[in-house]
Amino acid sequence: MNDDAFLEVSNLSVGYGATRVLDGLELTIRKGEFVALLGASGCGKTTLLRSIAGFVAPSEGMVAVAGRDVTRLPADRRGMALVFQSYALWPHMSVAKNIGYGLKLKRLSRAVIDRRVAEIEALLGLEGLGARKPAALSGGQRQRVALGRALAIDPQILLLDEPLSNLDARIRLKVRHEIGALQKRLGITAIIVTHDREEAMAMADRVVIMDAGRIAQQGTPEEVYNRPASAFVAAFMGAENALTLYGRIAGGTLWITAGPHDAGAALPLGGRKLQSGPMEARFRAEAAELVAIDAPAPVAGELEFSGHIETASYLGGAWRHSVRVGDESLFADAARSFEVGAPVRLRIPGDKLFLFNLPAPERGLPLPPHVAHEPTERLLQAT
Ligand SMILES: Nc1ncnc2c1ncn2[C@@H]1O[C@H](COP(=O)(O)OP(=O)(O)OP(=O)(O)O)[C@@H](O)[C@H]1O
Repeated sequence: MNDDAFLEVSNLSVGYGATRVLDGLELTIRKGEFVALLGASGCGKTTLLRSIAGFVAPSEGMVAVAGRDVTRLPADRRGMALVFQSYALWPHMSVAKNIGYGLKLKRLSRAVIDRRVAEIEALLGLEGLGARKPAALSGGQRQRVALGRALAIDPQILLLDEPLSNLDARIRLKVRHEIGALQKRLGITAIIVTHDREEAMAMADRVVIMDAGRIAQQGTPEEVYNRPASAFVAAFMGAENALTLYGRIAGGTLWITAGPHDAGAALPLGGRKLQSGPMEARFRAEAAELVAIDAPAPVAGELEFSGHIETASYLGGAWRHSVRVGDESLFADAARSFEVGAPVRLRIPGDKLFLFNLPAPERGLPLPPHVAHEPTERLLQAT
């Protein structure tokens, strides 16, 4: 066992019938850590959470807690509690009975249950609501009762399956903060499943980004946001603008070859691990700058494209523009709005550009439009 590991998932494979959903997955979580499983719908987040909880049996691999193999243990003997997206409260039971439900199953005495329920109600700000039925609670209160029921049994690991998705946007922000603060206060190890990037980043110490049953990248919110390891992660973390560029590496500089709508650029290579050749470039709308077509030339280290405004919409704080650059539509934010149809330049500082090598093109296959002016032989030699 890894010294730091509290929850250890090794070589975990899970399938439903012939469909393999998780494929040799490895994940280690420290005691007291809050981890978010983030990914698109269907990538296997819930399956992983339910395998850890003991509700789904893996075809291969192991789940261990504090060095003990729990893979074959039933869910109620793993020291874990799962909060469901739907809350799954008993509608006919009061708040107090719902919170005490797990304790009753453990056959604890009435006095012990009452004391623990009162503690949990105080912890979650549910005092005075103990006699109410779930139907007489707000969404946020129901969510807290579900959380209370999970915490009442004093689990070692708290598992949260999209716990905020039934709440409206404003309450969501509040409850997100409450759960984060509570997790830190209790020092409990927790895993949350979400497809909301901001939620994952705001709540978790570590974000695990999943793609088709595998971990695409994991790291602190700052790492996965600012240093995405692949074009997939960059796109998932909001760098939705994509371009194909040709770059040549020489002496610590990345020379971007001029294209039909840009003059190329010389960018510091920084820590990027790139080879000369065609690249996928990704950037966020808020990383770009829009300037009038007659604005002075960009400073060194910026890449600039010319295009025209397709649409402009106010998002609050900034205007988001769709800019037509050749065959591509790119999004860029600006403090003011540009008129639809106006010719503009779209600038991206080199350090805001995420770049990933594309496979070298096969001889004879057409190159993407932005790099079509590079002879194929040169591309092949360079890579
Ligand atoms: N009980 C099941 N039987 C068959 N296939 C299933 C079952 N549960 C999930 N799947 C399939 O397994 C894949 C992963 O599902 P899972 O619920 O783990 O994804 P997810 O990332 O949590 O998605 P979402 O964000 O939509 O909840 C999906 O293709 C889904 O259709």
